[in-house]
Amino acid sequence: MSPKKSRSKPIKTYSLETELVFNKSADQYNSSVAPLYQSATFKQDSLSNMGEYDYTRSGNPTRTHLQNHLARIMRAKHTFAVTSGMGCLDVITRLLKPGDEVIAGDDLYGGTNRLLTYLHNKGDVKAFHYDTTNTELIKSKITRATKMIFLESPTNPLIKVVDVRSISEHAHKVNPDVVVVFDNTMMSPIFMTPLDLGVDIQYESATKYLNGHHDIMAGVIATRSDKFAEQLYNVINSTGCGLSPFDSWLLSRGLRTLAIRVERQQQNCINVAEFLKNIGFKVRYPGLKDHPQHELHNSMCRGYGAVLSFETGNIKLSERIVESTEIFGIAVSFGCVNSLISMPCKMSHASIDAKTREERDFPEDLIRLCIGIENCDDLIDDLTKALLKSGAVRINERDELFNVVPVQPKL
Ligand SMILES: Cc1ncc(COP(=O)(O)O)c(C=O)c1O
Ligand SMILES: N[C@@H](CCSC[C@H](N)C(=O)O)C(=O)O
Repeated sequence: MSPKKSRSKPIKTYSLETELVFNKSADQYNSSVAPLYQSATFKQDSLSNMGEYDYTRSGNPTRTHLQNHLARIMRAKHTFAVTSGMGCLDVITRLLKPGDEVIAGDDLYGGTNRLLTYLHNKGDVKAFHYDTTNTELIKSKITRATKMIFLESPTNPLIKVVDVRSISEHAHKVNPDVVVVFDNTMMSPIFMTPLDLGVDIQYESATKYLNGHHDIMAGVIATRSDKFAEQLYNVINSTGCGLSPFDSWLLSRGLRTLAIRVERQQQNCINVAEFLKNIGFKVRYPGLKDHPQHELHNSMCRGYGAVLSFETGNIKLSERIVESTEIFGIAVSFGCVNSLISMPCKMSHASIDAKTREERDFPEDLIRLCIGIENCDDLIDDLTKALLKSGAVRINERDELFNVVPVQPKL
């Protein structure tokens, strides 16, 4: 007996921490962990009595089990697990018709920007990018011709916060058919429930926090709309981008520790943010009270996540810092249990050309830190050594660290 394909009546919900680990499975042997159905096909009883599953591209019990679990965690009616975060965006943009107008943030993740630019340049859609922190500007640009709006908050890596509630409400007033799409990769369901803020379709790169161990690529799409769910499922089944059984099983495993991981990552990140701020760096992190949208962020989220960025004022200096850490690995991505350091302009956001980056006030010397669950003193020690070795900070006569060139980046 496989996990049920869909639930006909609502089940009792618990707090998120409990939902993550308490997951009833309908396995015939009462296995504690839902089984892995590593099978491409499913035999039918007869031609007149077809089973729930026929072919894994169309559906698989392990994927269904994961999706049912995710729906409860994301407070969604329908969720779909696909092969990557970018796979989610590909599926969602296929709901658009030729020539449709879309509005997007000017600080969306580099890969998101790349796909929207590709569709725009091919003439499939007309994509307009604006600073989504300017709520009034965004509102003034939404018209009845706007078919989709792409938002991300806090943005990766400039940590700009978007007023999701206000933009969604206004957009639906101007055009009841507009689809507001939100990328929740940075917050995860632990810190944000975008569907409660008026968003129509939410997606996340599950490669990041949801899985948390950097051993799979995955993406999750969530919605409360039956109409969108039907369309999304049709695209996923038609294109074959549903998550494989084994990756679904691994994602289910990672998901159980989501709360405990991100809470520890966040606490470490707060400590690191304060450490960098105290030695004179201007740090971009929504948990710092001097973040210009700290209050707006608090009004939408239950936490701050574990990604911060800061500038040094000098590209070469930033390069030396990045190359001097030991515990912080030089790698793209975030949300993993181990800490990473990167320069977005050379790595995760290199697909945005230099001219566009400059137009969008994207500092070339920006360093991004993605904090893991290690001992925080070790992390701060590693950073201290890297900052000293690179010449970014010195020690004064009172034995305190100080930033040699304090910078005041534009936020
Ligand atoms: C905010 C954000 N959204 C989406 C993606 C895409 O996810 P994936 O790498 O799983 O395709 C990424 C990173 O890759 C990201 O940082
Ligand atoms: N070479 C990749 C870069 C992936 S960036 C991954 C992640 N979203 C991050 O922000 O670090 C590409 O071209 O997509």
